[in-house]
Amino acid sequence: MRIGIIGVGHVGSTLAYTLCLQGLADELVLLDENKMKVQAEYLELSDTIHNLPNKVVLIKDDYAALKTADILVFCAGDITVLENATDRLAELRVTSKIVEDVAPKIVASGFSGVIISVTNPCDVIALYLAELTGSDKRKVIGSGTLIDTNRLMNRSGRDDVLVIGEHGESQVALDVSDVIEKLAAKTGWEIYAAKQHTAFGIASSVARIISVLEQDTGELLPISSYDETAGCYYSTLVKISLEQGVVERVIPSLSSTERKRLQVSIQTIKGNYDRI
Ligand SMILES: NC(=O)c1ccc[n+]([C@@H]2O[C@H](COP(=O)([O-])OP(=O)(O)OC[C@H]3O[C@@H](n4cnc5c(N)ncnc54)[C@H](O)[C@@H]3O)[C@@H](O)[C@H]2O)c1
Repeated sequence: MRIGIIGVGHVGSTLAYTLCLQGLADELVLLDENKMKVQAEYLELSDTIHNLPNKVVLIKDDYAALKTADILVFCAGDITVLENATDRLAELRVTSKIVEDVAPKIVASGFSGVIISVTNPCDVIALYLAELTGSDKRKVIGSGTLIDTNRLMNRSGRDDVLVIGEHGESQVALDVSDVIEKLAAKTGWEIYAAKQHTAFGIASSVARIISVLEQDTGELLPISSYDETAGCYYSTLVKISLEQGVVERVIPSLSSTERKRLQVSIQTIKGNYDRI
């Protein structure tokens, strides 16, 4: 399995490390506009590989190597933008420009696998990346609310909870109290306040998506996919495969309030897309 990672910052480098440890990649293609950063991560990962039972071939700075990649994770960005912001949307101006830079390089590489988009605002960037690469939208997914669902599990002490809609402020937590929902939704900011980034939760979430793709388990995951009717990406339960990308989208049964909130979330995402 060849996996490409564009952007080896906090998220991308942690993901690369996670994929090595979990044996989910035979070959990793590391790409970043910051050449010193790629070289440093290449060296660190090279040191790591000797301690692992599985072999991983590392490739760096070579977009052409994406031609035979099965999966491409997009996590380029600039997390320092959030230093003066209170919303993931603040990143949009920067990250949309990064998509404009990177999309032609992905197209030129001849990549034809599944793209997992992580960069924020996650649902908006997933659509922009799909549009600018001209990809089949079923083969572009966003990491979406898998991480928010994990956070809600931690805050509620339940494992039957689910977050859908935007990976952002308008997300909809199903069947929990407002207090728990707000607490869970603030988790990312709480981690960010101390570390100025988040990485482990998202990297392991993306690794889980990759493992479902590789093992073709058919497991439903709360991730972001394209809704033809709404004309945007948002999270619901999704079944994925390496060959087809999104195989099935399942909207869970919703109360009338939850249904209205999901519509608000969809409109929020669409409104944000229009701001590009
Ligand atoms: N969806 C989620 O749940 C989730 C969770 C955490 C972080 N994120 C997002 O992931 C993104 C990355 O976060 P991070 O903390 O790793 O940021 P970071 O600033 O540490 O790293 C971003 C990397 O992208 C690289 N980059 C920038 N422009 C590029 C370009 N044109 N081509 C190639 N590489 C480029 C930078 O050099 C840098 O190494 C951010 O948008 C962040 O908000 C999303």
